[in-house]
Amino acid sequence: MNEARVMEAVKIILEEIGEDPSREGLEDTPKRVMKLFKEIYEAVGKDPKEELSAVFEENHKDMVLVKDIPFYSTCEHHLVPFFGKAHIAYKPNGQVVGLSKLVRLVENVSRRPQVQERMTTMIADAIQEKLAPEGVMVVIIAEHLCISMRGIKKPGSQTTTITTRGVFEDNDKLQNNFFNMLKV
Ligand SMILES: Nc1nc2c(ncn2[C@@H]2O[C@H](COP(=O)(O)OP(=O)(O)OP(=O)(O)O)[C@@H](O)[C@H]2O)c(=O)[nH]1
Ligand SMILES: [Zn+2]
Repeated sequence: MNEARVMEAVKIILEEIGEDPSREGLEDTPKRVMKLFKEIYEAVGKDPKEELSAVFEENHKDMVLVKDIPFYSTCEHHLVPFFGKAHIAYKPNGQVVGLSKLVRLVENVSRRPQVQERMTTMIADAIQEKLAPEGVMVVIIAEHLCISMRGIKKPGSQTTTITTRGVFEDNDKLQNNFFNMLKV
């Protein structure tokens, strides 16, 4: 990232909204926003599968579920946050992955301009490709600030996206097990 160009762009935006970028409260803002962008967009161009680094041989055939993984991402249409919780389940097929790596995977797909559907799919596909499990299911429930604080202005509305792969596809029993576990 060209830091100077980003800072100049932020300064221009401040000027164009009628602000004085040289006043005390704003003089360091271009630098702060540049650092913020570095942080929240750090995964642009990175392969999510790289997060799934700790894979172990393990003969556990039943569902593994990691739920309530909090995340903050950025809507690619408006560059404002959407945030919520991700829930990931998979049915291993000889290999399991370090649990923290699933959380890192959520972090990876969050830290880029994103839409919720693609985020959900990217998580499922990374697990499916890296672990070759019997199946995977990902549910994300989120609130979009572009709906809450601007435009249609409806705070509190939540969007749920679901991706299934392998044995979870069109399998009501497995999907219901997943949803029941979310209630526990
Ligand atoms: N499918 C999907 N849509 C999203 C997501 N985040 C934001 N959006 C929507 O992207 C759409 C962009 O619509 P546009 O008409 O191009 O933009 P806009 O004029 O700012 O739209 P409004 O938000 O309706 O004011 C809006 O309907 C947003 O609600 C997301 O993760 N998934
Ligand atoms: Zn948006």
